[in-house]
Amino acid sequence: MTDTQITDAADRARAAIARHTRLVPDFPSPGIAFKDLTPVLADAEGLSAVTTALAQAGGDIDLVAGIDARGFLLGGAIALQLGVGVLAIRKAGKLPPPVRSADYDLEYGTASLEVPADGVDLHGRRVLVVDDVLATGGTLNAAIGLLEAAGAVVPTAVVVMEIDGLPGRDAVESAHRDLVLTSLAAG
Ligand SMILES: O=P(O)(O)OC[C@H]1O[C@H](OP(=O)(O)OP(=O)(O)O)[C@H](O)[C@@H]1O
Ligand SMILES: Nc1ncnc2[nH]cnc12
Repeated sequence: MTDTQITDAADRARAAIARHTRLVPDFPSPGIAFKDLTPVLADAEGLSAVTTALAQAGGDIDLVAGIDARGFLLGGAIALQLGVGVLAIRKAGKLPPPVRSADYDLEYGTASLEVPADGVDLHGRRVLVVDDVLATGGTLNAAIGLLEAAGAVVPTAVVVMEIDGLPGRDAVESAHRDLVLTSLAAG
């Protein structure tokens, strides 16, 4: 992969994000400016450019973990590009037991994420964590914490967009000082 190709994918991704992201005021609660990336991923060029650019930022990993729910769409496509498997980090109550759980706060409430505690050996695995949006960082920190508690190493995390004016990047980088966090756009 040449530098020109890397720049090309990130540039194409940023163009698709700028063109297709939908701003939804007061969703899911009053005062929240929701950045809906659904149309970006529904666009063939958008999906291709975004997942290629995120895969290029993934680094030396052997598993991709996508966060419920749009992280699943991204994670599968990125894992295929990198030639590794994919793990779904799910909202509470969806995975069969046994599970590891973590409660967390996000911009508009609280939630809980889970990973399997059996069936997938995470010990020593190098995992790339993927999500669509970084806002407060609560979701990403919970996901990374679950993987690390299971013995995994998380050298890299990637998101499509970080929300301006919220402390997501600081929250993640201060909690995980060696982690490289890449976002394709801010808005
Ligand atoms: O940085 P944070 O403040 O934690 O917010 C980011 C999270 O919020 C959204 O998910 P949401 O929990 O709304 O779930 P969804 O994927 O089901 O829409 C988004 O997809 C991220 O996962
Ligand atoms: N403002 C926002 N837009 C989209 N997803 C989000 N997740 C948390 N905050 C969000």
